[in-house]
Amino acid sequence: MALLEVKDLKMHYKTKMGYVKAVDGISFTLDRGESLGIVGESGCGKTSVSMTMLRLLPENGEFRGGSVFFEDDNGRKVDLVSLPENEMRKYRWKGLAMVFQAAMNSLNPVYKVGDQIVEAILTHYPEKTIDEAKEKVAELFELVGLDPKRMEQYPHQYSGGMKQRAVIALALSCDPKVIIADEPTTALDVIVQDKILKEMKKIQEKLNMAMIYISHDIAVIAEVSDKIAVMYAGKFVELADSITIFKNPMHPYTFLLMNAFPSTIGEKKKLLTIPGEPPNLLNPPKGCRFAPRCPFATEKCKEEEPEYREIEKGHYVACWYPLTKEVRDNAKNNL
Ligand SMILES: Nc1ncnc2c1ncn2[C@@H]1O[C@H](COP(=O)(O)OP(=O)(O)OP(=O)(O)O)[C@@H](O)[C@H]1O
Repeated sequence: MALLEVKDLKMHYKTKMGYVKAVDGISFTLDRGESLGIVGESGCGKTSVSMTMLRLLPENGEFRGGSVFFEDDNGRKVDLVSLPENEMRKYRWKGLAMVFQAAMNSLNPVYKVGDQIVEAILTHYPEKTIDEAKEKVAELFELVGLDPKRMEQYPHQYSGGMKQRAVIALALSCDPKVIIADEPTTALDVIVQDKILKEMKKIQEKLNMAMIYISHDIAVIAEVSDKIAVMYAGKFVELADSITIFKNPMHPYTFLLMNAFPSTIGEKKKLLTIPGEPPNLLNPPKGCRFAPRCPFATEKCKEEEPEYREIEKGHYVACWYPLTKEVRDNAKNNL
C-alpha cells in the first residue's frame, strides 16, 4: 500500500459571494521515499490542498468530501479525515510535517532558535530528556548545514537562508514520514534557493522520507520531484513521472505552462503564451475548466467535464483530446 493515498479530496471556502471551489476532487498516491511536485499558477489551490490534508483550515474552509489515507507505524491504513482532532494532532509533525510559505517568519523572534526546536521535540516525545532533545537538534543542524553553535542564537542573528534551514530542521525534528514544502524557498535569492532545494532533496533521500513540493515554477519542481502533478482551478489536470511530463505532456495546460517560460538551460525556444486569466473559483466554467483558455478546445470541452483518467501506466490526464507529439510539434510552430 502507498504511504499516502488521497482520494477525491474536496474543500471549499465559504464567502459572502458564494463558495470558492479551491480543492475540487484531488486524488494521488505517494510511496515511501517518493517526491511529488504540485505545480500551477497562483490561486489554483496548491496551498489549500496541503492545508486540507493536514486539516489546518481557516474558519470559512469547509471540508466537502474525500479521504486522506495514511499508513501508520503499525502498517494500519488510517483515514486522517475521519479522526477526532486529538488523534489528528499525533499525525501532524510526526506523520506529515509542513514547511510553510515564508516559513522563515515562523520562527519566534524572542526565543533562541535551538530552544524552539527542542520544545517541539519535547512536545511530541515527552519521554525524551532536554539533553537528548538538544543532541537531536545538534544533529539536525548538521544535517541541514547549520553550525550547531548557532542553536544559542536568536532568529535575527540568522540570514534568510539560515532561517530557512532552521525551519527545515524544525520540520524534520519529529521524524515525519512526509514533508510538505510549500514554496519553501521563494523568499530567497535564486542561488540560495537552488542550493537549499538540492540539499532538501538529499536529506529526503537519505532519510527515505516522502516529500510534496509545491511551487508555481515547473522548472524548480522538476529538479526535485519524482513525479509532477499539474493543478489548474482546484483540480489536477495531469500527473506523471517528471520525465514523462516533460517529454510527453498530454494536457494542453501542461504543454503551454512548460513552453511559456524562458529556460536558462537547454535550447532556445519560441515562447508560447497562455491567453486569458485563470477562472474565478466562485463560479468555474462548467465543462473543462481550462477550455476558455485552451487553443485546442471544442464545443464538447466547453460543455462536458473530462474525466481524470489513467491514459498510460502512472500517467493521468483530464482532457478530451490528450495531445500527441505531432499536435505539439505543430502547435510550437503555429501558436
Ligand atoms: N480563507 C479563504 N477564504 C476564501 N478564499 C480563499 C481563502 N484562502 C484562499 N482562498 C482562495 O482559494 C483559492 C486557492 O488559494 P490557494 O492559496 O490554495 O492557491 P495557491 O495555488 O496556493 O496560490 P499561491 O501560489 O498564490 O499561494 C484562491 O482563489 C484563493 O483566493
